Amino acid sequence: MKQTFYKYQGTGNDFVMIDNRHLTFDKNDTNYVKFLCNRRFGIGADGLILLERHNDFDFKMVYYNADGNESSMCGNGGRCIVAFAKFLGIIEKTTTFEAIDGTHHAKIEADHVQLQMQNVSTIEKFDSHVFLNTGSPHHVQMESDLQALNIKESGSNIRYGSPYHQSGTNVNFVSKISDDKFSVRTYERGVEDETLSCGTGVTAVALAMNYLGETDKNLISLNTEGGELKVTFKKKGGGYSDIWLIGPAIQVFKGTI
Ligand SMILES: N[C@@H](CCC[C@H](N)C(=O)O)C(=O)O
Repeated sequence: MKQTFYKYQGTGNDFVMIDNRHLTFDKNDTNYVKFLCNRRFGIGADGLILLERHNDFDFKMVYYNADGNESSMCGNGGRCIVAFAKFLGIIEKTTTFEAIDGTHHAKIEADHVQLQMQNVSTIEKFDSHVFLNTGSPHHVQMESDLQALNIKESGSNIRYGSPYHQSGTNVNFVSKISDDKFSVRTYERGVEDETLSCGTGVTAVALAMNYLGETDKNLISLNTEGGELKVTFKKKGGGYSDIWLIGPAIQVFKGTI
């Protein structure tokens, strides 16, 4: 049977998007998801997202990495599925939906999506990096020359190394541009390579930079290889709440495979 799909991207983090409200997609077929995400033999994407019905909220998001496995929260994917829900006529300007890390509120205006992320109460500080979970696990490390880095090699060493090993982490390398602007390059677990942008990653970077005292601003611009994202938050005690990830979410094309 032919599968209808849509392709979306949010600052170059790209997704195969499937309307699964009739539950026709085989969610246990890891190889099929991997094939659809393959850039040479399939459609090509960093991940695949199913939009499903939900009893209490507007819809449910189910996210798979390009390796075919269901994974933790995807921030850019979350912004893209909001644009997809609007395209399908499920929502208008605001929404509440469920993802693997809980419920999310979002707002959409033209191609611009603001997505509320889960509160973060724990940030672990080490000599060379910080670690936090913004829906997905993130290692955040400052670097003086981002462009000189081999992200795939350095990211993979950290992702598979101690203490992360098989369960892994995403790895973000960061350079400070100014008090409210940082450049970020991310190695993504499950893609096992650099992606052009990572939404939970830049969220982690914004909070980590505030936590480390690199900025006292609460509206941060993050330059990724695929464009600019913004993150706003409130700081209370040692934790962060009212966290919003803001940026474009674009439908690229529709197809069948
Ligand atoms: N691209 C994502 C992160 C997706 C999840 C990640 N690969 C993982 O397995 O942790 C984003 O925009 O947040």
